[in-house]
Amino acid sequence: MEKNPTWMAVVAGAMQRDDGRFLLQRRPLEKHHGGLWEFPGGKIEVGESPRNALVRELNEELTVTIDPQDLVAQAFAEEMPAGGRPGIVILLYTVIAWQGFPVAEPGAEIGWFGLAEADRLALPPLDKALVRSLCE
Ligand SMILES: Nc1nc2c([nH]c(=O)n2[C@H]2C[C@H](O)[C@@H](COP(=O)(O)OP(=O)(O)OP(=O)(O)O)O2)c(=O)[nH]1
Repeated sequence: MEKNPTWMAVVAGAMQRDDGRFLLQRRPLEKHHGGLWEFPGGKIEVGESPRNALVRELNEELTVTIDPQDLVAQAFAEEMPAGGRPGIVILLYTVIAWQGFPVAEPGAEIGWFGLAEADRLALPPLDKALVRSLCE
C-alpha cells in the first residue's frame, strides 16, 4: 500500500506592516479557491525545506528578499483530501523582516488588511483558522 500519496505541503507567510495590517493576495480565478484572498506562499518543491520554499515563493510572488532566520513558525492547518484533490497541510510563518517593497505579480492583486477585516473577506477554509491564529 502506498504511504501518504495524497497530501500536499504548502507554506505561507504572514507579513505585518507597521500599522498592524497583514498582506493578503487574491488567488487567480482559474486556480483551486480562485478569487479568494490568501497568505502569499505555495507548494514546497522536492528537496526543499519549508523555510527555503517560503523564501522562494515570496520572492517570486512579491519580489521581496527574506532571510530564512526571519521566519517564525506561527500555525498550521490541514484540509482532508476530497473529490480527487489531495489533502493540504499548510504551515504559516510570521515574516519578521523583509527587504524590498512587496509588488504583486502581473494579474495578481494584493492588499493590506486588519485582522477583523481579513476575517470578513472571502478566504479559503484553512485561512480562516490561520487568520484567527494571528488574533491569539
Ligand atoms: N499559497 C497559499 N495557498 C493556500 C492558502 N490557503 C490554502 O488553502 N491554500 C491552498 C491553495 C492551493 O491548493 C495550495 C497552494 O497552491 P499554490 O497554487 O499557491 O501553490 P504554487 O504557487 O506552488 O502553485 P503552482 O501554480 O506553481 O502549481 O494551498 C494560502 O493562504 N496560501
